Amino acid sequence: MALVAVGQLTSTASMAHNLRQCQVLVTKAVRAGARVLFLPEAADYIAASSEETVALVKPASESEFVLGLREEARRFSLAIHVGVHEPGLLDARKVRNTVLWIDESGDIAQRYQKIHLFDVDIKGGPVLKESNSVEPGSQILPPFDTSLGKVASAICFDLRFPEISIALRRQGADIITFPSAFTVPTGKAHWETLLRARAIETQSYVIAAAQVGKHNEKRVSYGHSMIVDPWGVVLADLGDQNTEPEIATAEIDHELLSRIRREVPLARRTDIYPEV
Ligand SMILES: O=C(O)CNC(=O)[C@H](CS)NC(=O)CCC(=O)C(=O)O
Repeated sequence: MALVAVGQLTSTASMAHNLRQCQVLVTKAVRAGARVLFLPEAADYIAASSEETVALVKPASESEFVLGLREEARRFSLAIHVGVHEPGLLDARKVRNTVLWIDESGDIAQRYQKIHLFDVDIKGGPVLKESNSVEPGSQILPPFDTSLGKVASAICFDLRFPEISIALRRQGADIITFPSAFTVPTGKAHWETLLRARAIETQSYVIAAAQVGKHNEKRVSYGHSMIVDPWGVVLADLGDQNTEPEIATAEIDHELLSRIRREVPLARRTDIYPEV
């Protein structure tokens, strides 16, 4: 068994402020005895416009936010999974929406770049065009070995595309993570259902750290950071509290993973539909 923590915060456009909030989450995770801390999408900053998103970006090697978290990871031998922005690779006027696995030595060991971008225009709800400022990723990151087992990363809106989760499971994932910043209306309608569906259909743990509360005059996030077990049981839910950065923890149980996969084998009929 291994204890993991999800951390919930309200990132603003100030990287220094957001780093301090994440340092509080690190302290709480270490006190709780967690082996890994999962932080939300865009933990480094949430800006009020596409222009500001692009203006604030720094390479990980120069980002006070990333360097600060790497230092925390090393100091406490705590692995940290965190969503950040990085400069575009193909288009310098855009950023990448990435998640980093910072290992117990403080090194960036894995990186995934969000492949599905959130371009929506919901009547009476949010209008967001992520592709204005973000360059989409073009590959799935194969699940990687950690002290928790095989971890797989996807980001926020990727949650709505079951193919990526099914592919990650086929590639060996035990835990699928969705660092997120869900909007309030879509969160209310879909968040828990989607997370539980991904956990049930992949028979894997789903860990989803989420942004919460008001980031600026235009953006509010739903919160409800969750840990779901491979049977679909919600082990932790941080709700919409945002008075201070908060964590929730749960145990990763490999016996439960093997038992569920053994008891209910999901043998796919790839002779009838394509394998993903
Ligand atoms: O803007 C940033 O800097 C960080 N990125 C985000 O917050 C992204 C793009 S706007 N949010 C989502 O994908 C929400 C998805 C969602 O709410 C849903 O699928 O319903």
